[in-house]
Amino acid sequence: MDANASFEDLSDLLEKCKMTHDEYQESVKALTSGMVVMMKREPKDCWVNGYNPDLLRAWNANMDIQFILDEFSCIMYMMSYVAKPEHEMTEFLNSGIRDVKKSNVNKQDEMKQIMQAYAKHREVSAQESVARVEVDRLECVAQRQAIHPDEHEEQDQIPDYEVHALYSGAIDAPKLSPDFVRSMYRSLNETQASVFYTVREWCLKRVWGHNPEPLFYFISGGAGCGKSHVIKCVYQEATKILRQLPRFRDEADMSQPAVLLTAFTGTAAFNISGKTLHSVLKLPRNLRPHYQGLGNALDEVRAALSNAEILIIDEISIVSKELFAYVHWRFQQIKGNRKPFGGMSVLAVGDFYQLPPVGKAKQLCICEGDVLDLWKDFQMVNLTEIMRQKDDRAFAQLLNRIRTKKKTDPLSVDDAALLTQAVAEIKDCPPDVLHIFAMNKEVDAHNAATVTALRLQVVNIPAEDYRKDPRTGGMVILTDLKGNSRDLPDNIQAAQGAGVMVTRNLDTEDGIVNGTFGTIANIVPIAGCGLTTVKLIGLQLDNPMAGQKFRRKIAGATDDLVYIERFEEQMSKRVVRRQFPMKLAFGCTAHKVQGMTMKSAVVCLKRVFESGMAYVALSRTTSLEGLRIIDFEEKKIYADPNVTTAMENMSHASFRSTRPLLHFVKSAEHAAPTLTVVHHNAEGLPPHMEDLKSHHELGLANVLCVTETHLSGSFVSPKFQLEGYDMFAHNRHVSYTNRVDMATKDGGGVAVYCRSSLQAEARRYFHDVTDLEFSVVKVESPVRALIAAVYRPPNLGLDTFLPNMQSLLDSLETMDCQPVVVCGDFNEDLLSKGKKAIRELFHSRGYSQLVSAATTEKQTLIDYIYISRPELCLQSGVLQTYHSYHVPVYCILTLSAVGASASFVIE
Ligand SMILES: Nc1ncnc2c1ncn2[C@@H]1O[C@H](COP(=O)(O)OP(=O)(O)OP(=O)(O)O)[C@@H](O)[C@H]1O
Repeated sequence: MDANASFEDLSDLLEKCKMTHDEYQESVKALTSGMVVMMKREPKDCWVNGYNPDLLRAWNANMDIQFILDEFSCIMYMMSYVAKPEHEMTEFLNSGIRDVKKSNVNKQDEMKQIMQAYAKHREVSAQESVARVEVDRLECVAQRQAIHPDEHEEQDQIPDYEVHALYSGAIDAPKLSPDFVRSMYRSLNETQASVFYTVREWCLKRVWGHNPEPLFYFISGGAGCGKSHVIKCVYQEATKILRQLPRFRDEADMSQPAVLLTAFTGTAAFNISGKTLHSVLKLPRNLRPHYQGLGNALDEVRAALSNAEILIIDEISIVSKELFAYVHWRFQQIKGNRKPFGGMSVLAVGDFYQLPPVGKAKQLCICEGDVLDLWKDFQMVNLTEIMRQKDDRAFAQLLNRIRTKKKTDPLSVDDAALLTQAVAEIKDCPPDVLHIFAMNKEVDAHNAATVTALRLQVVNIPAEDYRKDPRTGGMVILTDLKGNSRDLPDNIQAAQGAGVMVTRNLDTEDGIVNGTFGTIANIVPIAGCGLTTVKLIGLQLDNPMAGQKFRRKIAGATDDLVYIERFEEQMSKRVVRRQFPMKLAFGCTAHKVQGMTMKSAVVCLKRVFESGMAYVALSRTTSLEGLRIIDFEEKKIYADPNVTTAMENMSHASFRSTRPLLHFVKSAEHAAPTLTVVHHNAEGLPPHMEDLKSHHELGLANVLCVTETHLSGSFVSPKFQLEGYDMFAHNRHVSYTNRVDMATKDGGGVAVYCRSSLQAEARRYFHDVTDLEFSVVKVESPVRALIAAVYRPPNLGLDTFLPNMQSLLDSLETMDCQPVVVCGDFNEDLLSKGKKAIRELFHSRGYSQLVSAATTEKQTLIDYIYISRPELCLQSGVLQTYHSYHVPVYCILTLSAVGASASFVIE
């Protein structure tokens, strides 16, 4: 074709540009390297400075240019300029547009220019293209072989790397409603709450400038013990508190995270609304023995993470030692600090009895002499209460036993009998229930068999491979390229109604990750070409919360499917593959279900080949009823004995200081009778009654004094009663006789909850005591004490308060009951300087104050316990809560004087 030919009109031009199939085959690959397409109607489908894959496919089908123009009637320009590098091409295009605008030439002229350029290109490139493409293909095949010499056949592509996500400094906290967060906090069991409060207290200390040592906790426990649940809570609360650090206030950039919530795999990261470790820390895909620094990216990552204080890593059992060391070095580099993990606190969360890292790497917990052992600084917290199977206790307990079962140990008769109830034949298992296997081969066979059995209409979708031409910067189509198991597949199968799994992390935050399950509900072919080439696959995801950003209305207004496009991935330095990141998933491997909770599953134990695998697979369903086991063999259920030894040698965290009452009750060090008195300014019972009820330590109080009840009227609704307690409430409006201004204000009020099992009575009438918010209870047994709860509002002057308080003490002291304990919120900060009139009053009458730590988030000490006989106090201090500005204060009284009093007297 003559590039300088003059064309009479467009149809003549098109006629001359028509190609035969053979002609096309020779030239199209070269053409693709430089075609620039702009479309009027669907600019998003157009790859300026690249190539348009839809158009190429149409060409592939031996369509002529006339057809393409008809099909894409929106085309304004189609230019090819193959022999030019990219920047020249851009310039060519821009100048073309400028010229067109300037000269106001009509569309036919534009098309003429385009076709002339194309004709010129064809002449130049036609002779070269065939030979070059074949050389490219062979080169790529060779490169692929060199990159992955030995693939581990049986394991899935773990780890998952979110290498495609653009790095954004903002690693925002998931936005959960306050009510939802509160309900999560309330649900925490005792050990979960101990972790929660310990981290919370640490954060407060950081905010108060106490510089506490970093925390290193390993939060362990069997499958479904709520490890992920607790870290979600920790993340929310710690983020909230640490954002009060002065540097957050000063820099006012709330998008910078104080807490990094991460996991190794995309699925685990989405499960906790976190990010993958690799994406947060920009870790390299292949960890080489020597640490590779961040290079040019250091400033960017440092800026994003400079305010991070706590790192949380979920599913730690699949983190290798090498990766853990990399994380440590990365933080040292980012923080410019030689301390472990650059001075960060680390919460490593997971269960080493579940699946280990891929390949031959040893578990992190297992000590090896020559490897950097960062693990030794960690203290273990063991969650033991199974939450996933909480409604099927027998199954939960069985799972706990098989978690640590040795290979040589037989199952107990009862356990074997229980598991046998779930044993089934594969033919009896419903095909729509997820089948879990050990090996990919089994998964593939099961998928194929199910497709056949369900008579699904399968569409084969081949991958599209391209190579970047180093000379022109353009793209060249490659054919017959065989990927290996790490690549997107050479070919995938899709069918309406087929169960599938996403195989790449497309958007971790949105839950479209490697391991997201769904069912194909729509297969969208390439628009209008009549070809079988697929443009989009619409999925109904198992998790309805996932994929919000991927939803489109392709099949009409009611369409709510998640549409997945082809994913582009680098196969080697210059070769790119485009394929749907998806595979059939009527079945999957055990690796893929770690961390998941499901109602039903079919587990095949036939080819289980490593420790923990059977346990992971068997522990997914919420009940035994939902589980079917095929090829049951009890010797396939076994734990790694090295893990057992490592666990036994690990030091355990103590929550003695954060959870003193729980510790006291559990340690049972004190055999004699005791009386536990707690005071708590609840900042209102109506909003916080549920928080009080779910608090494990408040529930240990024999006498619970609450100030600021915010109750009104004379009648107390049953919803403010606590089970097992008698309530003696004294609301604000009945407390003031001479101060109408105070009596009519909202808020205030006092209540004492007294365990019904105590021998105790309320004392209601005190003649000379007016204008004071208080309530008194006299306990006779098991430990005698007279207990008064008092609230002094901040706006009640000392001139009113002191004489009335004095009158109350006079009355209490005449009642012949020792010790007298007066607790409450007095709004006089004992940690600040200056005269303390209330303390002087109590001291003048021989009372001691037992609380030494700050009792509010602003680090003031305004909640006290005064006691007339401090030697009868065994222990005292503060407790932790999340729902009030005030922490509760407590004391444990005993019958006879404690030798060296544990009480603390603030002078
Ligand atoms: N305190 C709790 N109250 C109510 N539900 C809970 C609680 N803790 C966990 N759960 C629920 O129990 C199930 C299992 O919890 P989670 O996923 O946190 O366990 P896990 O220990 O991380 O499990 P795995 O080891 O399998 O990853 C989830 O559905 C979770 O919401």
